[in-house]
Amino acid sequence: MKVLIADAFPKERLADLAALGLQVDHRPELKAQDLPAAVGDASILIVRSKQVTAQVFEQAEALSLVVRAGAGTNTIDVAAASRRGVYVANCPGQNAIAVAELAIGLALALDRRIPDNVQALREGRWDKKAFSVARGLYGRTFGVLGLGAIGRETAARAAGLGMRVHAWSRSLDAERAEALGVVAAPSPLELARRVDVLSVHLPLKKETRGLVSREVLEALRPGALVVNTARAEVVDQAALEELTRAGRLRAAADVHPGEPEGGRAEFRPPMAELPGFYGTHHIGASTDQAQDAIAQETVRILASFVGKGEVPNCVNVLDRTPARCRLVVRHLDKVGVLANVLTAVREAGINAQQVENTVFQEAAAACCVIELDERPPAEVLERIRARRDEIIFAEVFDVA
Ligand SMILES: NC(=O)c1ccc[n+]([C@@H]2O[C@H](COP(=O)([O-])OP(=O)(O)OC[C@H]3O[C@@H](n4cnc5c(N)ncnc54)[C@H](O)[C@@H]3O)[C@@H](O)[C@H]2O)c1
Ligand SMILES: O=C(O)CC[C@@H](O)C(=O)O
Repeated sequence: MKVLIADAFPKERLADLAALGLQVDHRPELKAQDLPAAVGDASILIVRSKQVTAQVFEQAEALSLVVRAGAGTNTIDVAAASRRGVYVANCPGQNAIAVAELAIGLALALDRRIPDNVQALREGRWDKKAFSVARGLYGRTFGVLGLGAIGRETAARAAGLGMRVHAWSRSLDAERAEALGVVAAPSPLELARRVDVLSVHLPLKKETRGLVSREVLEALRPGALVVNTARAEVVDQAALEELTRAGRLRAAADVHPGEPEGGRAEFRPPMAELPGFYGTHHIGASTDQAQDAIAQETVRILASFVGKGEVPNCVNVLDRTPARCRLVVRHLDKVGVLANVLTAVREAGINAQQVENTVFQEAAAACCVIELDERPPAEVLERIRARRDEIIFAEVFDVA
C-alpha cells in the first residue's frame, strides 16, 4: 500500500511506517496545488498544514485515508472526503502541551514586552525606563476560550502562574469547571468582561468563525491581552487590529489571515508592525516533543488501518446515521442468513444505513442490528420471520 507524506515528518517514524510494509513516498516540498496530481495511486495521504482540496478527492481514486498530522482539520475539505468515502483522521491532543507553552509564552511576552526589550538592545538602545512599565500576571484573571486539549493545558499553566482561570466552552458546566480548577463563564462575551488575558483555543468551524467578535473584544478591559494560537478566522481581525492600533488592547497571534503554507515566504501580516502586537510563525506545534508525539500517533493510526481496517481518531463518520428505524434480527449463525434478510429489505426498496452483527458465545447464534431509512412494511418482517430454520427473532424499533 502506498503512502504519500506531503509535509515534514520525523525520519525515525518514516522507518516505522516502512516497517508496517507500507511503500512511503516522502515529499515535503510539494505545494498544495500539486497535491491532486501527486497523490496518484497512493492509498494514504499524510499532511500537516497543507491544504487538501476537493480536487484531491475527485482525482485520487485509490485514496482511502488522509491523516492530519496535527489537530485542526480545517485545512482539509472534509465534506469532499466524506462524499468519496475517504476517512479523515487527526492526532488530537498530541501537540497540546507545545501550543499551551507558546500561549503562555506569548502572554508573558506581551505583559513584559520581551520582544521589544530584545529588539531595543539589539539596536544598542538601553531603555529601562520604558520597559519597566508592566502590570504583572500573578493574581490576574486568565480567560480560556475552548477547553479542549490545548485549552486545558493552557489553563493549568496559567493557574501555575498564580492566575485565576475562567473559561467558556460549549459543554462546560460548573461541576466540570470545578474539576478542571476553572470558573465557568456562561458565554464568550461574559468571559471577556471578566478577564485580563483572553486566550483562544477553538477550532475553526462555521459556528466558530468570528466567534471572538468585535463585541467580545470591546468587552475586554482596557489594556487586556489577547492571545490567539488557534486560527486567525476565529477572531474578528479588523476589530482586533483597530483596538490594538488604538492601544485599547495588546495582542499576540501564532496564526494569521492568509499565512503561507510552506516553511519560507515573503509575508507581512497586516498587524505585524503594530507596536502592541507580536506575531509568531505558526510554530505552536513545532517542538521536537510535539512533532514526535504527532508522528507516533500517525504511525498508530496507519498500523490500525492496515492491520485491522480500523481508523482511530476518524473525524468524518457520523455518530448517528439518519436512519428512522432499527431492524433487530436474532438468527442462527449460518452462511447466507444475513444475505436473505438484506434481500428482503432491498426488495422493499429500503436502504440499509448501518449493519452490526454480534455473535453469541459458541458462535451458534448471532444478533444483527440493521438501521433502515424507513420502517419496512409488515409483510417484509413476516417474510424474514418465515425462515424459521434460521431466524429466532425479528422486530422493528423506531429510532428515537
Ligand atoms: N498554533 C498551532 O500550531 C496549533 C496547533 C494545534 C492546534 N491549533 C488549533 O487549536 C485548535 C484547538 O485544538 P485542540 O487540540 O485543543 O482541539 P480539541 O478538539 O481538543 O478542542 C477544541 C475545543 O473546541 C470545542 N468546540 C469544537 N467545536 C465547537 C463549536 N462548533 N463551537 C464551540 N466550541 C467548539 C470543543 O468542545 C473543545 O472544547 C485546533 O482546532 C487548531 O485550529 C493550533
Ligand atoms: O503542523 C503544524 O505546524 C501546525 C499544526 C496546527 O495548526 C494543528 O492544528 O495541529
